[in-house]
Amino acid sequence: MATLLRKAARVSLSGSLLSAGGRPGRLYALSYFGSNSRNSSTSSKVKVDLDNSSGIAVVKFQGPPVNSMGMDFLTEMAIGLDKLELDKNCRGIILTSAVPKVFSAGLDIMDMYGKTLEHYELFWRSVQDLWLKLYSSSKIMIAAINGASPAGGCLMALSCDYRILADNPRYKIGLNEAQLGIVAPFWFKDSMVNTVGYRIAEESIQFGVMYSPADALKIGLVDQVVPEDKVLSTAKEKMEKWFDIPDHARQISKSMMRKPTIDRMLANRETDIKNFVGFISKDSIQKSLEMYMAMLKMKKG
Ligand SMILES: CCCCCCCCCCCCC/C=C/C(=O)SCCNC(=O)CCNC(=O)[C@H](O)C(C)(C)COP(=O)(O)OP(=O)(O)OC[C@H]1O[C@@H](n2cnc3c(N)ncnc32)[C@H](O)[C@@H]1OP(=O)(O)O
Repeated sequence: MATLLRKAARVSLSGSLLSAGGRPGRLYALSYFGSNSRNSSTSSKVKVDLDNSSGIAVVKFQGPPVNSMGMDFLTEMAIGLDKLELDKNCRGIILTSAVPKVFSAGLDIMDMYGKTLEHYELFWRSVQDLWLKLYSSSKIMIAAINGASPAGGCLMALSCDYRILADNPRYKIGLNEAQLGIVAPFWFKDSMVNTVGYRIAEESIQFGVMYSPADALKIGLVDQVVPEDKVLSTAKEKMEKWFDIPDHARQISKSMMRKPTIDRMLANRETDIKNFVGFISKDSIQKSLEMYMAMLKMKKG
């Protein structure tokens, strides 16, 4: 019976929760990998490795020095996720990093500094787009966080269904935007609230707190802290447990939980872009970003 259910589940719902939630899903004309037992695709910033026999895809960020989310990263991630979303052999996705000590440094500050208004608009739409794909994915998403994970890096982890963080006190995680003099947008905030609850999110976002693994576990920002060399294997073991649940039941449940947050973003998407462009192009905000970048460089020297 369990096997039958699993088989039925494999061929059931396809497409992201955006379509499961009653909105027309987008169709992408993408060629697909083939029918080998392992399918890999590597672009410059992201490597996707789907093991057809296990149904697990590992998406590795490989944009040194810090996996910052610039236009290339955003585009490559979006294409990789679209392909996986359409692939019935893929049941779960693990996000992790190939860059030592950093999961992702978040949005590329250079895409928010000294650029045109058109660039800011395109950039922000791409950031929204990636979040929508991650947050609304019908697949099981697990973050295997093997390094520092500030701001947009934390957002990618928050968009997953389960988070495993390496036990290294240097690997801090959190929405630190306020410390840069910028503001976590409402959908970053919603993702945090949905994970840790209102009171903790309220304090966390205002102070821009970066949490150590022990503290992140305590507040529920991550679900497990494991030795660094066990992060990926633990994510794979955990995925097998999620696979015990029939896909259709899990997907509908996920959609039910996430739809209000996704709908809020879709309803406010254009206003959010306007707010971002207006905010980021202010002289005072540009100055804050300039000082922050200088501070990062000074820290090195
Ligand atoms: C009506 C309502 C109005 C409201 C409107 C709201 C609108 C919205 C406002 C804007 C919202 C923006 C949301 C932003 C989200 C973000 O993600 S911002 C990015 C935040 N990220 C960070 O703060 C991380 C900064 N980096 C670090 O802390 C460290 O680099 C690290 C990740 C911990 C790694 O440390 P280490 O290994 O020591 O590397 P470094 O030496 O520090 O860095 C190496 C080089 O990389 C550069 N770099 C680092 N981070 C970034 C980055 N995010 N973008 C671009 N570049 C980055 C760093 O400067 C070094 O460069 P070089 O010196 O040239 O080598």
